[in-house]
Amino acid sequence: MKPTFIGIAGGTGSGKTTVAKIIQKSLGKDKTAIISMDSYYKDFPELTIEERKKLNYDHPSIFDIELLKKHLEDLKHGIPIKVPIYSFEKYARTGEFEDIYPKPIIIVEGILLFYYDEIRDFFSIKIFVDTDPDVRIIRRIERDVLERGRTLKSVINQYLETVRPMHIQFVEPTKQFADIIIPRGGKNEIAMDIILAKIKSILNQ
Ligand SMILES: Nc1ncnc2c1ncn2[C@@H]1O[C@H](COP(=O)(O)OP(=O)(O)O)[C@@H](O)[C@H]1O
Ligand SMILES: Nc1ccn([C@@H]2O[C@H](COP(=O)(O)O)[C@@H](O)[C@H]2O)c(=O)n1
Repeated sequence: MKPTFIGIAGGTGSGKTTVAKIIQKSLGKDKTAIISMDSYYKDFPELTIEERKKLNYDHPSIFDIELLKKHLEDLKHGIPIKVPIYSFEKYARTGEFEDIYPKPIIIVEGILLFYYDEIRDFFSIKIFVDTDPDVRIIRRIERDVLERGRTLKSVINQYLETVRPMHIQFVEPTKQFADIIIPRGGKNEIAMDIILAKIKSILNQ
């Protein structure tokens, strides 16, 4: 059985991971795998950490799209993949990997997932999680300070200098490629029920 790929895009803090986990919880881990685009940030071993901190992590060129494409091709053909584990604290790959095995449903989530033609074409269902920017920045501050080793000042500066302008220029326009736009994200129970019913019907075909 060829896997069905489901893409979840949307701004930072919109709730992409939450939506992916709700789908996985409903269908079970034996039927689903989740891949985060965050694992495909390019590595810059030639730069110091201070130099890496200054990079623009919201521009389409910062992702290793060739590796992501190869991994999706492999899963499509039933081949397990080794996903690099990324450290937001070190702004670099850790050198460790997570083994992901082919499953009937492969969920991929990331801010710029629908930006690249060659990646977009994998997805049978394209979901855009649409959450207001004020809510997203509040969530981002909380998460980056608690989980990603950032200071309040650094989150605010990064948001104003790169995250916000890149969102407007590159992320928001990819909403046009979505099949479904979920306002407010994973707590939108009606939207989640509709999406889950569609995925279950694909699984039962
Ligand atoms: N609908 C929601 N209501 C309240 N909090 C939410 C909701 N969706 C996500 N969150 C919280 O917001 C934060 C960011 O959500 P996450 O799913 O990681 O977003 P993303 O993957 O788009 O960056 C997390 O702490 C998560 O628990
Ligand atoms: N070293 C890095 C790499 C990425 N980011 C930020 O992560 C955001 C995307 O992740 P979400 O889970 O929020 O979708 C993106 O907006 C980057 O700015 C970072 O801060 N540092």
